[in-house]
Amino acid sequence: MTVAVEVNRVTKKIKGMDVLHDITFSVDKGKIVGLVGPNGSGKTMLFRIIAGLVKPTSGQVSLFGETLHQTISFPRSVGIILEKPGFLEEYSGFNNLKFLADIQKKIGVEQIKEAMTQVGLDPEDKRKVSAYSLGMKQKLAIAQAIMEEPELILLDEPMNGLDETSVKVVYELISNQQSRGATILLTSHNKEDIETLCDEVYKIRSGKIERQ
Ligand SMILES: Nc1ncnc2c1ncn2[C@@H]1O[C@H](COP(=O)(O)OP(=O)(O)OP(=O)(O)O)[C@@H](O)[C@H]1O
Repeated sequence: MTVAVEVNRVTKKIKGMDVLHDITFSVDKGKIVGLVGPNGSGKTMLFRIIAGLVKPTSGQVSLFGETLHQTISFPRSVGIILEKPGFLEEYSGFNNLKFLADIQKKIGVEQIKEAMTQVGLDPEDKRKVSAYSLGMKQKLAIAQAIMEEPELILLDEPMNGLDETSVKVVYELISNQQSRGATILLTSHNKEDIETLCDEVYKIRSGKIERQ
């Protein structure tokens, strides 16, 4: 079994406080792992660290055997949504994704359109993102996280703002990503999301982790 994510004794201190304290856990390739815990417990910070966006104060994160900030500076293949998706408000949803896809140049127009269609957005919709509803922005964020078919997908509250039908669509989409071999970490305050989707669940409380 390949280990996709290995978090080894990670501590993050901010202004003298342990936001994360001695976190150790690992995720096998192809699993969906849920992180639950109260507001402010450190879930988003852990995602930022796993994505290579924030350096831990101590400890290491390895992704598919490569250690962040040592062997690699950034994860090779990661899709991420964090709590507040940042898009260019004056551009259409499609143009936002095109702009991001052009950075890596891994995918073309067809794959962008496919990702948008999968989440239930119309790639031909010319409206600016500023005219999108909260749920539409969330769908765009999910499309962006999956469009390049990354090996690792980090979804922080992916169902935020989604109606019941859209939640079911996203459940299926996440399962499909697992079926193609992706490893997925997700946070949710909704029990049903966790129970439906996750193979394993960890709880973060006051910066400490425990297996559920
Ligand atoms: N840049 C920062 N400066 C100071 N404190 C921070 C910073 N970023 C996060 N924190 C603190 O770290 C703690 C963990 O925050 P985090 O956003 O990871 O929580 P969370 O588990 O994702 O919460 P939620 O369920 O509300 O999304 C909080 O106490 C927060 O105030």
